[in-house]
Amino acid sequence: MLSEILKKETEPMIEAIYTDAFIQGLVHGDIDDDAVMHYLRADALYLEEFAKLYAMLMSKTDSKETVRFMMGQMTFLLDGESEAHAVLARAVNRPYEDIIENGEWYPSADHYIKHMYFNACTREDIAYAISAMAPCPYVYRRLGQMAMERNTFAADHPYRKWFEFYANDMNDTVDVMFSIIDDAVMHMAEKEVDVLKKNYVESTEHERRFFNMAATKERWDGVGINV
Ligand SMILES: Cc1ncc(CO)c(N)n1
Repeated sequence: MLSEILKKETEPMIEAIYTDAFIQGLVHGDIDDDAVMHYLRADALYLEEFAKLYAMLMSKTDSKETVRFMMGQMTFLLDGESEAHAVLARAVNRPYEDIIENGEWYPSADHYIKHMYFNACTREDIAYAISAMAPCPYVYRRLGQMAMERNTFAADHPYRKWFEFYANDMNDTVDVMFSIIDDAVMHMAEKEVDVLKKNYVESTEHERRFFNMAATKERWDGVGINV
């Protein structure tokens, strides 16, 4: 199945994300507070757009089951994955609402969000957008699993609950997204399947860039802002 190929082919990329600065900073509990806050500012906006993408896709499917899934996801997302975000806000000891005020789509987040919107806007088959959205829960579940397998976190480790959340709470989302992709492949030509694959692999790289964006506190360089 395509989903099994996607998981296998992107595992080295997720391994690279795990060893990059942001996740290693969470594992060792020594990440810069500003990097965590940069991540939260970007991620709060990212999750809002993810919810809006589901709203767009709902109108493109005849499956009541898929609509129910998307409605459930929107509720979950509009709460901003509050549990995971609350762990990070607690770790930097700042009120969450204060942290995420004045966030913006920093360059790497902007590119990721627009990659998903491009597929949602230009394709009738929801599988194109879902293939660009599926790395979101899958990459985080793998990162959570890797962290829990490879480390023994003390009960009071500031980021243990972040890893636990993603290791345990993403199964339904991952399974439904991959089933949509695998079902779509049954009626697609090879060239169309290649687009699904490319969308998925690119979004896995967008996940890596998103974490690096936070680790480097990436911003627009300001050129042309005032034209
Ligand atoms: C950028 C990004 N990808 C995936 C997740 C997991 O939902 C998240 N919160 N943010």
